[in-house]
Amino acid sequence: MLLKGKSLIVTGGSRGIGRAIAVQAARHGADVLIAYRHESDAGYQRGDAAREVLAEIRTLGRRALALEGNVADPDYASALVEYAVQSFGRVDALASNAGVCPFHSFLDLPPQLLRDTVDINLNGAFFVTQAVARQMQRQGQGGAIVATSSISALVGDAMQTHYTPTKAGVHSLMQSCAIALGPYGIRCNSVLPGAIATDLNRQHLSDADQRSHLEKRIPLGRLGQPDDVGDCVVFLASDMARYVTGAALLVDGGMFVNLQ
Ligand SMILES: NC(=O)C1=CN([C@@H]2O[C@H](COP(=O)(O)OP(=O)(O)OC[C@H]3O[C@@H](n4cnc5c(N)ncnc54)[C@H](O)[C@@H]3O)[C@@H](O)[C@H]2O)C=CC1
Ligand SMILES: C[C@H](O)[C@@H]1OC(=O)[C@H](O)[C@@H]1O
Repeated sequence: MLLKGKSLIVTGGSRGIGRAIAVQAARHGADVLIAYRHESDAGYQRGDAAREVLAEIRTLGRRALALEGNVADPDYASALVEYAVQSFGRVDALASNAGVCPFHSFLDLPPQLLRDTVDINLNGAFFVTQAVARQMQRQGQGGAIVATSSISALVGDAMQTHYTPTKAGVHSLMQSCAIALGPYGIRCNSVLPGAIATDLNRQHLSDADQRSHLEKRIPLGRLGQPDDVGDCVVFLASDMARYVTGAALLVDGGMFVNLQ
């Protein structure tokens, strides 16, 4: 097991990629605190999505906790760390994964949508990374931080002009934090998922032509599944990646390189 005895905070852990990160980490021996936001768990009764994840983790014999809130609030980031330390005694790893991607055209994009997307995807990643890094420094035993950036850090999309800059920013945050935190033995890396079938893009991918267009661009011939990303995050959080920091790991089935 790659994370035996470790404690992990996963933001956006109630659904999609974050759920996969949380469950795969538990499968590898970690105790997990998931952060989630009810407002973003559309279609679920308050807390139901998170409760499903906690139940799944507990069947694996690991401890599992959840705390609802908004990563864009720095006080919530501190509360997550306090809860994890209170319950698990320490924080060994962070998967900074929470994010939103409401597709919208550029010319009529309202300022508040841009502000909200930046606040959650970039500022939220900053606040949680900073709060966890402070705790890791206090612990004096290093740690691992993995942010969910995106292939959108490298390429654009007409309906994501408010979103792609936040994903580029998340990876850049990891690069700078890798330098700032290296002296404390804290590693910071990004995963860059391609098109992963989750609630985030369920509507977008319900268009058969759009889905077929994407699948044709993927050499492995299929959309990604959340576990495809979860396993890569477990690797980067584990000692298998002990000499990896400031890196970006594309998890896209080959989509990015398939341009000719
Ligand atoms: N699905 C995809 O194709 C791709 C997704 N990503 C990134 O992966 C991450 C996860 O995306 P998905 O699992 O697809 O999304 P999702 O919509 O399935 O799940 C999002 C999770 O984030 C949480 N969340 C949303 N806003 C929050 C906030 N303000 N505070 C706390 N928690 C919040 C939700 O409660 C939920 O647990 C995002 O950062 C997204 O940008 C990157 C590349 C591709
Ligand atoms: C939600 C989108 O389908 C997904 O999110 C990303 O970051 C990828 O670039 C895809 O556009």
